[in-house]
Amino acid sequence: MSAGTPPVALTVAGSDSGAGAGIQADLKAFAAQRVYGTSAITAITAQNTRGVVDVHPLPAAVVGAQIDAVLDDMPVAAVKIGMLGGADVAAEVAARARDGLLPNLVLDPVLYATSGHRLGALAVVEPVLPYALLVTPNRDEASALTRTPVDTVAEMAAAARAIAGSGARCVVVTGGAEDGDAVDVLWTGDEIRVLRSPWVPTDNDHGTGCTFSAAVAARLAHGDDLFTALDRAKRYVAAGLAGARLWKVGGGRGPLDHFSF
Ligand SMILES: Nc1ncnc2c1ncn2[C@@H]1O[C@H](COP(=O)(O)OP(=O)(O)OP(=O)(O)O)[C@@H](O)[C@H]1O
Ligand SMILES: Cc1ncc(COP(=O)(O)O)c(N)n1
Repeated sequence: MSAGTPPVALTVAGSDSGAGAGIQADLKAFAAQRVYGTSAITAITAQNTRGVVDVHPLPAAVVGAQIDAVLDDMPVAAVKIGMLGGADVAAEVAARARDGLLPNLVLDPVLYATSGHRLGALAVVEPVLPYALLVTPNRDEASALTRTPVDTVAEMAAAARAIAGSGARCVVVTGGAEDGDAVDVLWTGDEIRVLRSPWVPTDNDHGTGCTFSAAVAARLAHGDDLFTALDRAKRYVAAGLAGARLWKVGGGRGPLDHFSF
């Protein structure tokens, strides 16, 4: 690679027409981290800040072809997986992960949009878990994956550990709130670590999970160790939330500012 060429990351995720979440959020997060972002789109969603109107999954072979076109030509250093769509798409992705083609794999096990619309299913996400370096469920997704309630920090820790039992190396359960802090709980494979940052009071939080997992993948592409990548991604999301606190993009839960440093 010649001097100045940024590292390359790949996102495998759904398109959000409102551009707060999904592929659009991931590419903005990659760009903000000075990573060259590539994408394989799994589904087209019609959505805005108020919710999801329609979902059109793409054929698994088309998703596979996008991934292969990128991998055949570019030195992908990290991969983020978001909304997968159907089980056939998950199988395409899992096959490439099994062949060692998807390095530094960060899996955001998307099941529902914030608005409540179903975007995924356990049967779709679970086959990919064993190949992930890091899984980033929010509390609801962690609850679905473990079939137990996940509300408190202690429950987040237990869930992170339990999800690692299904094969992922590390798990961070996001979305806790305690003592004025936004709290995430990481299982490193050896121990629990609690990550904290000041809670940003805002209604503009559409796409925080997508942005967080994409930023972690971007930092891994730069060569950060996992803990440093998580710490930087968390601070990046917090800055984006603070930067867009007063934005009025649409009538619902607006996006964060991906370029607020
Ligand atoms: N209001 C907030 N202030 C500070 N940090 C926040 C806030 N909301 C979320 N975060 C952080 O954003 C990151 C993503 O977590 P979150 O649980 O919100 O993801 P998510 O629910 O999957 O998001 P989404 O489904 O909206 O994309 C975590 O590091 C979390 O602590
Ligand atoms: C294409 C796509 N992927 C993921 C999400 C989850 O993000 P959120 O929970 O913020 O709605 C989404 N809404 N759309």
